[in-house]
Amino acid sequence: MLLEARDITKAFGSFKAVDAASVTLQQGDVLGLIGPNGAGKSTFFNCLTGDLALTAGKVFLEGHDITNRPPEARARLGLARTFQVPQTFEGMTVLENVMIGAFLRTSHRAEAETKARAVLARVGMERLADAPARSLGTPGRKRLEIARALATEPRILLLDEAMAGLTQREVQLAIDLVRDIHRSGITLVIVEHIMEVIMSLASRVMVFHQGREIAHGTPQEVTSNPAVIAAYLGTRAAAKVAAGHTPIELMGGPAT
Ligand SMILES: Nc1ncnc2c1ncn2[C@@H]1O[C@H](COP(=O)(O)OP(=O)(O)OP(=O)(O)O)[C@@H](O)[C@H]1O
Repeated sequence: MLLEARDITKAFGSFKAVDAASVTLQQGDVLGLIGPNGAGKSTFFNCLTGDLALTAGKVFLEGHDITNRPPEARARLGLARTFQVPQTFEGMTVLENVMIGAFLRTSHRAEAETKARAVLARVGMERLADAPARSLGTPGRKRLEIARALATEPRILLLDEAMAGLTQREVQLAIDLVRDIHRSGITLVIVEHIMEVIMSLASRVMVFHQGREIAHGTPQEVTSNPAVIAAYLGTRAAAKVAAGHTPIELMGGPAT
């Protein structure tokens, strides 16, 4: 087993944003984390990356307890992440931004540059290498965020709403990129509101509601689960599903 989160609880004061959630990740998985706004997805995700300290529970990477390891140490062990709001260094070029990721594995500037250029080619941004990061729009920033994470040479990549704010066409291109990344052998965890992304990419989906896991299964299984539909849309919509509407259509995904 590559990654295991066991009984993760994260409380803010007396409020449990995540309440005893567990998940396992095998090499090659694409795990989708979904749920309505405020369900606890980002909090759970940040517990996996080490950006939040747990109230209770444990995180294991290949059987080693990493619960108390900071994000940098986890990155060195092969766990990389992107941020919902891209953490771009505005005053630097695109290439320099990606080199920051590469410097995790090397202290030599020339080697970091070579690696960063290779990653930029891989994500289709080589022509933008010398552009200032501040000149990028949303799709470019989201892609740059992925490039910087790839430059750390991860085994697991955690994507936090990497496609939010993109047009339909840009989402398609981003799905292609993520599929490529997966094919290269990287295991993925994806937090995403766009159901099309989850349906296209995830092999397994974990559904959060009010800090708890309410369903787990294939995309098809969870999106036709009445508890999931009710959590997203309320019981009235769940009744519509029962009356024959397709659940994905009701969740805002592609009409099937
Ligand atoms: N630092 C914090 N302090 C207090 N409460 C917080 C904090 N971070 C998150 N919460 C609360 O925890 C709950 C879960 O938030 P979280 O951001 O994990 O949900 P989410 O499923 O990612 O939602 P969204 O899809 O809107 O990003 C929410 O009620 C949120 O207000």
